[in-house]
Amino acid sequence: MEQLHLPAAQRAAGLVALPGSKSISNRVLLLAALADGVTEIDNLLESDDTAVMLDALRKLGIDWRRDGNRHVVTGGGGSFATKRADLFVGNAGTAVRPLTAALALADGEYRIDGVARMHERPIGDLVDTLRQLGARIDYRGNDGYPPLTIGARAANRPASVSVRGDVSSQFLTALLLALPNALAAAGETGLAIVVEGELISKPYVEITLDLMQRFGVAVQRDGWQRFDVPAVRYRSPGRVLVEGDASSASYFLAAGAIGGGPVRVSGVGRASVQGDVRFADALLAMGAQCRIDADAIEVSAPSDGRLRAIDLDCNLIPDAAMTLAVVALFAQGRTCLRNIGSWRVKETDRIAALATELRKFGAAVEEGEDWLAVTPPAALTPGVAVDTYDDHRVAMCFSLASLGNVPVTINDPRCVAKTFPDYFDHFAEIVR
Ligand SMILES: O=C(O)C1=C[C@@H](OP(=O)(O)O)[C@@H](O)[C@H](O)C1
Ligand SMILES: C=C(OP(=O)(O)O)C(=O)O
Repeated sequence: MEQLHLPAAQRAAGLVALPGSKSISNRVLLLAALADGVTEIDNLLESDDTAVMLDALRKLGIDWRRDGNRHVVTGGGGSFATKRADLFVGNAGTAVRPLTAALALADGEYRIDGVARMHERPIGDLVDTLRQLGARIDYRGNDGYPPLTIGARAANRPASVSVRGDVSSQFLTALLLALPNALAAAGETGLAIVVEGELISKPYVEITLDLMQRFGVAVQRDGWQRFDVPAVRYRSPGRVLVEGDASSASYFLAAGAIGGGPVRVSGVGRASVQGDVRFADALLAMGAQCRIDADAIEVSAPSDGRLRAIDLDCNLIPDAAMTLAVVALFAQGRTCLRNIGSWRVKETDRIAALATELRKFGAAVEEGEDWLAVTPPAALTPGVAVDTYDDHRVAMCFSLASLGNVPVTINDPRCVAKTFPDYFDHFAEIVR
């Protein structure tokens, strides 16, 4: 097993230019593939999750090429040239769910699979909705989970469909992304999507709607309950600049709050479409000093040097909230992160993983079905080897523990390649 030994550190300060947002990158790639016209994409994230999307699109007959730092995608004009393909999407939720919807509403024969953990990440609610639309989808392993076989869609024209929103927002996102073109291609009229249950991770649906709009499709909606999707073909906006990744920003901003700062990240700011920029509000509530500029965020430690524990509903920031669990090691009192049930079905069971690893540092940890509470020890245990469960965020957030002036070992550090392959290089540049 590969290990990365992080030296004990006490200070963090510096500037980090963020890589592109994963959520925006994979949405823009699919939209560009579905659209009429050529899309030039700047600052696309280069990581495992985007590599599997690019690879899938190429297998589906979409022409794309790199031109320096730019990716140029020639849209398929609403259909995929390749009618039979076997796709492998690693552990990328932003690839498996939207691609399943797009392919299930197309007219070919496809197979889609991923890594072993993907076989435990739910997709049944999305498949149920696609079946309401006439999709032919079979489970090749366990019901409700990838791998899937997808056949050509049978004619079926309901005026509305329902989808569950309380397991993953990616099911709604997948339908929203795939439907406009599919409805237009089949000569159908618009369709209403009704959300059943309380929609989680809402800001990610905002990202979806914002990007659809940029590709010429406006969805009317009634709160978070009903979305009216028109039958319209996507049009390329020509050029798209991908914002920096707000979830990736969280590790550096937290380092600024723990290690003095200032730490400044560039590429996201006030105008960001990503919900995870609200991570800065959580640090503010813990006493940190934050400045949000148009295209950058800067964080320093509290003026008295003491971070305070918080009790926070984290449903709107599910990814960045993991970082708070490690910041809690440096805050006075008991930090409670609530409404995070979706953590259990992500890259790993993140509530269980964080509880286990935080305890190695001496923290008192309580966990419930959808919450986690952390009370720090008087002093962090030195020399902990953190297991990472093939979860990029577990690896990244525990790097922060080294700022407690303790050496930390990260087991299997390369799992960060899912969204941030050179994360540890950037981290080393800002800590000392
Ligand atoms: O749509 C997206 O880009 C994402 C939605 C969220 O998932 P859930 O909706 O499953 O919480 C988030 O955790 C994931 O990293 C990216
Ligand atoms: C949950 C995550 O990823 P995915 O897009 O695979 O759901 C994540 O990046 O934290």
